[in-house]
Amino acid sequence: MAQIIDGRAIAAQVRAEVKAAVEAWVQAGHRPPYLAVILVGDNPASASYVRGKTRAAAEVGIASDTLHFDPSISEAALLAEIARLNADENVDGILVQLPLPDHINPSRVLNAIRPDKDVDGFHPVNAGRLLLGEPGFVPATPAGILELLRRSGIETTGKHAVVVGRSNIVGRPLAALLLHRGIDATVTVCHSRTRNLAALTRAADILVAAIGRPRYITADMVREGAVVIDVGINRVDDPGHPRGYRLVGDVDFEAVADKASWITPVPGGVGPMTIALLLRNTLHAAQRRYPYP
Ligand SMILES: Nc1nc(=O)c2c([nH]1)NC[C@@H]1CN(c3ccc(C(=O)N[C@@H](CCC(=O)O)C(=O)O)cc3)C=[N+]21
Repeated sequence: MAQIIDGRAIAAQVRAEVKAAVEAWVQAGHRPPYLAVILVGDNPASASYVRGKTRAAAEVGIASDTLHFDPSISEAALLAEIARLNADENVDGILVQLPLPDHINPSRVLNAIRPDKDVDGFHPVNAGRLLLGEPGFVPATPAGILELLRRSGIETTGKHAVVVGRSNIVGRPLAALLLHRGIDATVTVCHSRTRNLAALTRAADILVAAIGRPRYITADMVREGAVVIDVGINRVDDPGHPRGYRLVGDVDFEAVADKASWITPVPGGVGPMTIALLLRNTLHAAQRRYPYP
C-alpha cells in the first residue's frame, strides 16, 4: 500500500511560510500584497475555485478583489480592464480565471498581462523563462507538484518522469520544470495521440496524470513502486453526496495505491498546493522577486 502524500498538510505548511513572510514584509513598512482576480461569467466550478483562492489569500494576509464580469463582456473591454490593473501600482498580481467564454481569445488576454504581475505564469515571457531555466513565475500547479515531491523526500535526479497531458497550464510547464538542473529528471510527455500509452506509463518512476478523464490511469498502467501524482479534478454525479457530485482524479486510486510507493489523493493532493503556490507567487510579485521554485 502506497504512502499517501498529504497535499492539505503540505499546502498548510507552504501557506504558513507565506503568511510569516507577508507579516515580515508588512512589518518592514510595505503595504500587503494585492491580487486582482478576474472572473468572467458564472461557471460554478470557476466561481468556487476563485472563492477558494481569495479566502486562502485573506488567511495569509494577502489582499484581493474579485472583479466579476458578465459573460457578454467584450474582449476589448476585458483588455482595457487588464491595462488598468497593469498600470495600477497597488496591484501586484493579476489572475484571469480560465476558462473564458468562447468569444474571448484566451491567449490575447493572457498576453496582455504584465509578465511581472502574471502570478499564474501563463504569459509567454514566463513560459519562455521556464523553458530556458531562467527566473520567472512558474504556474502554480507544476510548482506545487515539485513542492510535494521535495517535501516528501522523493528523489527526482535521474528518475524517469512520465507526464500524461500536454496542457499549457500543467503538462508542458511541468515537463520543463522536471528537466531543470537540480531536479534532473528524464522526462517523457504523453498525450491523447500517444501510441501504446500503457507501455510508457509502466516505464515511469514518477507518473503524473493530467489528462482530465476520471480514473483513466488503471493499475495495469503503473509499475510496482512508482510515485503517482494525480492532477485530475473531475466532478462525477453522486446523488448520495451533499453537493450532488464527488471529485475524482485521473487515477483509479484504490487499485493504483496497492502498487505505488507514494500517491496523491483527490481531493487533498495537488489541488490545495495549486492555491498555496499561487499565494507564494503573489508574495514574490509584491516583492518584485522573480522566484524559482
Ligand atoms: N487562471 C487560472 N489559474 C488557475 O490556477 C486555475 C484556473 N485558471 N482554472 C481552473 C484551474 C483549477 N484550479 C484548482 C485550484 C484548486 C483546487 C483545489 O483546491 N481542489 C481541492 C478541492 C476543492 C473542492 O472541494 O472543490 C482539492 O483537490 O483538494 C482545484 C483546482 C486552478 N485553476
